[in-house]
Amino acid sequence: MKTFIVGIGGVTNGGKTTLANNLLKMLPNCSLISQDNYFKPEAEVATDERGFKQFDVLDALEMEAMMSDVHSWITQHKGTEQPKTPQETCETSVHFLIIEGFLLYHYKHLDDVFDQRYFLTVPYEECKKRRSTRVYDPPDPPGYFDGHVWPMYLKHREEMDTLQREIVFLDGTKTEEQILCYVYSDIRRVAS
Ligand SMILES: Nc1ncnc2c1ncn2[C@@H]1O[C@H](COP(=O)(O)OP(=O)(O)OP(=O)(O)O)[C@@H](O)[C@H]1O
Ligand SMILES: NC(=O)c1ccc[n+]([C@@H]2O[C@H](CO)[C@@H](O)[C@H]2O)c1
Repeated sequence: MKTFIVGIGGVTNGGKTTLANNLLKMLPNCSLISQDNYFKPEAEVATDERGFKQFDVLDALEMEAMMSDVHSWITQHKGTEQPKTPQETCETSVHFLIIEGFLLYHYKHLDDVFDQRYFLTVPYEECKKRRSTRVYDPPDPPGYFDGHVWPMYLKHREEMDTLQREIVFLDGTKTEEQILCYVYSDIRRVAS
């Protein structure tokens, strides 16, 4: 079976999980790995001099565990290529994996894994507004967005400009349906 691995990166509250879940419903033979499931326990996450837990850096994540799950998926789905009948479309012949998260493209072991990379952005005001309605565990303390989350995003975003990989940027202020429609047809085109 052919595999096709899609990265859905982006700013916090850019709509990554929403897009990934929508794609999961539409793409046949599709699995999902979410980086948010690999946060270290709070006690193991560093704290800065202001008392802010440093959640928005790679060090806060169990990336080895995530890579191990990615490699298990690859091992399970590679090497089982079947001869295709003429009527078989991309839908029946490809196994998709979506990897969704806010720090996907800075982790060098994931570099070679992606067949296609997307990155959702939303402007500062919209991001802050969306984030203020969310409750994480632990919840954001006062000043956390401006003091940690957004500065870390800007830093990572700047570093991304130096990466030698093609990344398709998506405007996260478009409607859920518009984003899904664009990405779905783009994946179908590239994967076929
Ligand atoms: N296209 C959209 N337009 C408007 N609001 C959206 C859109 N997509 C998602 N949202 C809303 O924005 C918020 C964040 O969405 P979502 O959880 O998908 O983002 P995320 O990037 O996965 O966030 P996280 O930082 O937690 O990883 C949710 O309240 C969701 O309903
Ligand atoms: N999932 C978690 O354990 C957790 C805890 C605290 C904060 N976060 C936030 O999740 C976002 C990425 O999706 C980051 O901006 C973290 O601040 C997650």
